[in-house]
Amino acid sequence: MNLPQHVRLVEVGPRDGLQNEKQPISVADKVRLVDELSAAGLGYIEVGSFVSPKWVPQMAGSAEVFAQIQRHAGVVYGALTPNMQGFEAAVAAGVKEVAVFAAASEAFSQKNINCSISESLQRFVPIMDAARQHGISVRGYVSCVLGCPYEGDVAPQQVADVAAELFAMGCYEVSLGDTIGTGTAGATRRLIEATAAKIPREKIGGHFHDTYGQALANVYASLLEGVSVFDSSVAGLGGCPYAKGATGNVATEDVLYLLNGLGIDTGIDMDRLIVAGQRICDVLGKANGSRVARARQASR
Ligand SMILES: CC(C)(COP(=O)([O-])OP(=O)([O-])OC[C@H]1O[C@@H](n2cnc3c(N)ncnc32)[C@H](O)[C@@H]1OP(=O)([O-])[O-])[C@@H](O)C(=O)NCCC(=O)NCCSC(=O)C[C@@](C)(O)CC(=O)[O-]
Repeated sequence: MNLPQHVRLVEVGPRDGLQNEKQPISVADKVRLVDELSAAGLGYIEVGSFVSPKWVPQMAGSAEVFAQIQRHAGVVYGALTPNMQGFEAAVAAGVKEVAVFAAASEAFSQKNINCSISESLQRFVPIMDAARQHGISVRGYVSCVLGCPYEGDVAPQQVADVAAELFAMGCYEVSLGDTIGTGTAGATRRLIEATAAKIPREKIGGHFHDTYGQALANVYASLLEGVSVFDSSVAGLGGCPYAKGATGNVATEDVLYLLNGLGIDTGIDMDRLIVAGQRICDVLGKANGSRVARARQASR
């Protein structure tokens, strides 16, 4: 077994986890979540999105959240920016790292960001230029890497091509999103192989939604392929507004439990993480989506 020695978790709960919630969530609750996550030892937290409030109303208060969080040295606080308007709003909010997001499926690209894949990549070029001028790092996402809610199967080569374009334009890392959570461990390994033929393996991130209960298996399959960066969402919160029925990301607590069991240290405090996850679930009036959190709570 040839597993990575170090794994980095990208906590997407405050963004991916909350973006699909229909009920209002106060800025104070979002800020508290981010602060509790940084206190638990997460080194990267995706705080919000600078997208159209008509498209994703829940992310409308992202600038206020950025203004109120306690920023800790060494913690990256990221945000999604689909276009220059979003990038400029992010810069005004003091964001130091952004993410651009493309898709491997044309239909999803249209539904999610209202343009084709190639138009989206063109939109990112000025963002990359402006980011360089501001000293802002840019992460890339590709959605629908293991299936599309509108087109069905997606060929690994299609994903690899989009990932390669994002990497070539200057994204320091490309996160591969199984948006609808249909991927399996076998398909994940084939996907990583195809993508690693185009960009360095250590620049690939895994972003697995758990709709079919396969996310943790897909994380493990990716680890076996040498992937060492995973996006996860505390308490398994989330879903995508443009992927009906898709559930949240793999729960951060569950990934941490897996990594701890493999002897891979992340510096994250499980107890504090569970408290953060449960608190936001209480705010939302939702059951906790982390199996580990539920098991720990039941055993107390
Ligand atoms: C990309 C657009 C804006 C195109 O939307 P559009 O309607 O084509 O944009 P437009 O440029 O024609 O502008 C229309 C209106 O939107 C405004 N606008 C334009 N841009 C912005 C902006 N940045 N911030 C705020 N407002 C903006 C603009 O000012 C204008 O306002 P109006 O004049 O009508 O009042 C829209 O489609 C959008 O916001 N989409 C967001 C979709 C989204 O956030 N999806 C969820 C995140 S992706 C995801 O979850 C997947 C991921 C990353 O987690 C990985 C995975 O699991 O696969």
